[in-house]
Amino acid sequence: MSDLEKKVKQFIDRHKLIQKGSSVLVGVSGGPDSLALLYFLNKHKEMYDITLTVAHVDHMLRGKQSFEELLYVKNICKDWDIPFEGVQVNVNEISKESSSSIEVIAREVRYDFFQSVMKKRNISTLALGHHGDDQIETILMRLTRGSELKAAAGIQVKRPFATGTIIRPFLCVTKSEIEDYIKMNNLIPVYDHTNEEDIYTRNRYRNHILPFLKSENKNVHIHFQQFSEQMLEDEFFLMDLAKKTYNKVVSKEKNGDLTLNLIEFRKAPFPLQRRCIQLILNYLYNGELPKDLTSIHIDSIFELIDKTKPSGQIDLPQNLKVYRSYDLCVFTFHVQTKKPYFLNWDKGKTLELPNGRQLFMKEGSVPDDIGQNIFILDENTEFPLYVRTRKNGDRIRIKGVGTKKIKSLFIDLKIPHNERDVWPIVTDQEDNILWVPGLRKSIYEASDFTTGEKVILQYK
Ligand SMILES: Nc1ncnc2c1ncn2[C@@H]1O[C@H](COP(=O)(O)OP(=O)(O)OP(=O)(O)O)[C@@H](O)[C@H]1O
Repeated sequence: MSDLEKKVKQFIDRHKLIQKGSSVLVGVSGGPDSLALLYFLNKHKEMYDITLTVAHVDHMLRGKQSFEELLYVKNICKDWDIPFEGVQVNVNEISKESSSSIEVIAREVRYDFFQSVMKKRNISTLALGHHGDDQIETILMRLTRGSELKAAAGIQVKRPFATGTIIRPFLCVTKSEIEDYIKMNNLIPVYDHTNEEDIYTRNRYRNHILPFLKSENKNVHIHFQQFSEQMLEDEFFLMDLAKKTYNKVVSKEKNGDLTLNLIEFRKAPFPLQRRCIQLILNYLYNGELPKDLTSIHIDSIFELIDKTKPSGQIDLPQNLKVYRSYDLCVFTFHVQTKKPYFLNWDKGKTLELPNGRQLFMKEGSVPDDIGQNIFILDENTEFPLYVRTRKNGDRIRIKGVGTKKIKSLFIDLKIPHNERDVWPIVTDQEDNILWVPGLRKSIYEASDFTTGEKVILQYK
């Protein structure tokens, strides 16, 4: 075995990358890295007891040349007796209808194709040719651009993909070790010369930063790889804990809003709080954080939570709003209706309220358990009743208390500011407040529940 092969074998064993008896799909562009990887796996297929298939995607970006590459890879597979799956996809065309970059689309197209081949041929493992220099470039690029910790920790050696796993056995070796291996084995890869041009960000790191790092320490890739593996281990561990915290402190409302219980949230250590906010945002943005969401936004969420003032509001990209009110924080895409309303509530009618709740009215016997969500009407009450939003100076007469300002009621019960303007208030025809559904009842509720049928109001 050559030096490279010994290193790669050790790496595969240490990370348990290959299961004996499995089938492996190798993504082969035709370039040196993936060709070397294919050569290595093919040479050792008996040792690993694996069967190989190759997948190649022609992105149709370099005219005839890229199709020739497809044929070239196909031919190698024929010579080496490996099943080949290839596809041509016009990435340029797709990019015209999309806002994503060509690189992003090419990547999506590739992974979709890999997935479809794995499904068709019942293959569980996808092997890709990323190497140690790719790892250094990736980490530095992501740190420089700014990204969440998991991404900044680099390329994963092994990660779930579709119904199987992606493995990257060459992360332990450098580009130049691969080049030596290619020469030693008389392999002839195709070279994509755009890989050398400074127009691509990655190439600038490759051409300018990597030579410097390697001149400082020729084994720099080993240290970046160790750093990546340890960071990812820590990150997965902390994320697991953060998910438990999330389940305790975040509740999902019917309309999709998320409410954060700040009392519980503050009990968690800060690294978990930070990840919990990340989980909230990932959920609300459907796993794709907007490009204009910055660390300044995250800081402002924490400011809102920490602030000594009990309430406030901030705006995040794509109209996501965060409202803080006392010990609750609501993350919502919904525009809060602040318009006052005044509704007639006739006998037997159900009212749909602007806050997404309902008011029901029915006749019957009084239920055993009546809390603040049920109000029993006095027999003398005339219909219709009225349901409206609060007005300045509103007061409710409460048994044993006297009158209380609705404003103080909201404050005492810590009702979030954004909910106060749409909270229903039920009055009689003289505008006496009978009931603030869900919160308090007035002295105007029937005092005797024992005789006959009653009109029962219910807030749901
Ligand atoms: N067009 C493609 N078809 C199939 N697999 C691909 C293709 N492009 C990339 N891959 C796979 O993804 C890996 C990483 O791709 P990336 O673009 O980062 O590297 P690359 O410079 O294309 O590598 P290589 O030297 O193998 O060409 C490759 O090593 C290969 O396994």
